[in-house]
Amino acid sequence: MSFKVQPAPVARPNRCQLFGPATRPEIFAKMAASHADVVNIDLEDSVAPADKERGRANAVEALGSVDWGRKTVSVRINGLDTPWWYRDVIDLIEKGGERLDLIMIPKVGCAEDLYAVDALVTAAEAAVARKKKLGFEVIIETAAGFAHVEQIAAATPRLQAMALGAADFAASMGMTVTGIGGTQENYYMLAPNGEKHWADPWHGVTAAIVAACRTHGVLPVDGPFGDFSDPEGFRAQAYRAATLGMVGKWAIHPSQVALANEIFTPSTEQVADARGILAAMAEAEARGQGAAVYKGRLVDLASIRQAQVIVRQADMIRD
Ligand SMILES: CC(=O)SCCNC(=O)CCNC(=O)[C@H](O)C(C)(C)COP(=O)(O)OP(=O)(O)OC[C@H]1O[C@@H](n2cnc3c(N)ncnc32)[C@H](O)[C@@H]1OP(=O)(O)O
Ligand SMILES: O=CC(=O)O
Ligand SMILES: [Mg+2]
Repeated sequence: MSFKVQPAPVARPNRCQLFGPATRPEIFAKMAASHADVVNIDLEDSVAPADKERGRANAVEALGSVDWGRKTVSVRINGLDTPWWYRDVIDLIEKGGERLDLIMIPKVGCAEDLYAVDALVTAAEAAVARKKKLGFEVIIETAAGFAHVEQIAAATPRLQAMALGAADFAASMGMTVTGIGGTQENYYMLAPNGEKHWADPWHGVTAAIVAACRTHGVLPVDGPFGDFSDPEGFRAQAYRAATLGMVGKWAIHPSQVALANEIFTPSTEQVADARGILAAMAEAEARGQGAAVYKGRLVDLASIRQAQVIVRQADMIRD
């Protein structure tokens, strides 16, 4: 390990984030009743420009009137290149009360973007003597966000989570795809026997987000999978993200919530295996050994750290 210790991210479940447009207040209670760990009321891209003020007023109203239970409640504000974002922040803090946990900042391109939002949030919180400090989540969904991902992850202690926004990311990068996440028709390797092997066009940015997040104690999250009529496609994308170290995924339709929860909750077998590794290593340590055999394979001190990832996730969800 480096002399600089990897900080732990905030300890709360973030397996599924359910989104809903702020212009559909009839779904807020359904979002609150869902099994998502986090709910995101959206003021940004699912709200048409002419409806921004109505959406903002709905979000403010819902923060006070809906029983959100123990969920983490987040509102996605508009981007910093729009005329709406500052009023989003001000109204959420001045009129939204204390229930709001996070604001999500889309299309972040550099650390200074977060510096600017932090300054406004800090002043607004002080003005209303807000008791709870707002947390931030960001979306990496532009070429600049990808290029500056590490400085963004380090930008402010308010930052709790960072998600990949596949739709805007594809547009910003000039990718010739229209699907939101998942396998893309023309992204494959051709095997010598002529078979197509599908590859993952989101792999590079996903790994970059995970590395930046893990370096700076931020939760890495996979963003939307647009085709909600394709649960197997969602599942495959979510498994890839989980395998690379992400802790959860967005749901843009209620049917995706159970899928995300299933994939980002360690299975009974995984947890039993992880506990078995820890027990085998404890026995090895008692014998004065740093390596042991568990179910026919080598386990050593690194295996303890791997097993602890799974056990910690399971414990956090159970609590
Ligand atoms: C690329 C990005 O930026 S993604 C993030 C921004 N996008 C969003 O927030 C979009 C979120 N999703 C939605 O707006 C909607 O789910 C849509 C438009 C995709 C589909 O909406 P609908 O046509 O109403 O879906 P559908 O008819 O299948 O809904 C089934 C039920 O789920 C409810 N429902 C639909 N969406 C949601 C939701 N996001 N949260 C909770 N409940 C919902 C419906 O009200 C309906 O309830 P009912 O059975 O009591 O009548
Ligand atoms: O905001 C999300 C995206 O995919 O774009
Ligand atoms: Mg986007």
